[in-house]
Amino acid sequence: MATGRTHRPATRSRGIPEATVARLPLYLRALTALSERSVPTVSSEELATAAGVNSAKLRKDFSYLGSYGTRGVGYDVEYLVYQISRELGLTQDWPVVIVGIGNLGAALANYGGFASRGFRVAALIDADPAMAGKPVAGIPVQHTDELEKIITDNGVSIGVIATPAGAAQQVCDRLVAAGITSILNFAPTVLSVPDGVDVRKVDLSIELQILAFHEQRKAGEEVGAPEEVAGAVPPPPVAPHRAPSGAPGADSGRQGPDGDVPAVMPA
Ligand SMILES: NC(=O)c1ccc[n+]([C@@H]2O[C@H](COP(=O)([O-])OP(=O)(O)OC[C@H]3O[C@@H](n4cnc5c(N)ncnc54)[C@H](O)[C@@H]3O)[C@@H](O)[C@H]2O)c1
Repeated sequence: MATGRTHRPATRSRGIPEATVARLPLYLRALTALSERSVPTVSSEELATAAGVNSAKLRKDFSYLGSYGTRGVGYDVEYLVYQISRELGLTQDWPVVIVGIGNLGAALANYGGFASRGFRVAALIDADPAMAGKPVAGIPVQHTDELEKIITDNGVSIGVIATPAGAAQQVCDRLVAAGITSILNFAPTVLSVPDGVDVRKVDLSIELQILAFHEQRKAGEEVGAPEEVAGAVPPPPVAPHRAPSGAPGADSGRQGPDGDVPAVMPA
């Protein structure tokens, strides 16, 4: 297996920067909520607040979509939902396979929110022979022996890994060899993939560690800075655990007005 991650250019096709692409789902989530409340139009300020993004950045992002809104009226909610969905490739169905149907894999399979966003769970795969044939979320679990055939038969291009860390690379290699080009990895390990394969990593414990860092800071601020004692040995510096460089919000450290510190980070 070739090593090295996909290094995407800072801009995608049609000149949309990666940072803008990373914010499009935030706009879409806010717009979908407005659409569900039958709100016809929204100003850039209102939408920016709902999405947790700076309004100047929002206007710049939308200019890449060719969407400028109407002065005094704002943006047409339904049209923007369509435009962003189309840009994100959500106007088509994406069959997804989940590998590792334990606590997490079963929870993901049971989550109804994927289908409404165009992601259909096409198959569930696990290495445990005792699970084969057992339904989870109404879908029978299939054994890993069938992995390649399942992917080919279902035309799957997105794989979700929810196996223990020790199995993740091997599962990843098989998924890639079977033709998968996008992987969402929940296992706490860094995956090596060949060029052309995108990996996104979700690690909630990293998010909690960042919150713990800020909690510790806040607690320190409440107590007040300790007075310097002559001759006292200073405590060792504590390295803040930040998002890796390149991750959205990596430089901001905490959720700021731009709201670009999502739980999903590049692997
Ligand atoms: N990213 C996050 O925020 C987050 C949160 C929770 C758990 N996790 C991680 O998700 C993974 C799963 O956690 P869990 O609690 O569901 O574990 P679990 O033990 O309940 O389930 C793991 C499943 O993977 C299966 N499996 C093992 N090796 C396999 C292989 N080679 N091919 C296919 N299936 C295989 C097992 O049979 C089992 O059903 C772990 O790596 C865990 O650390 C991540």
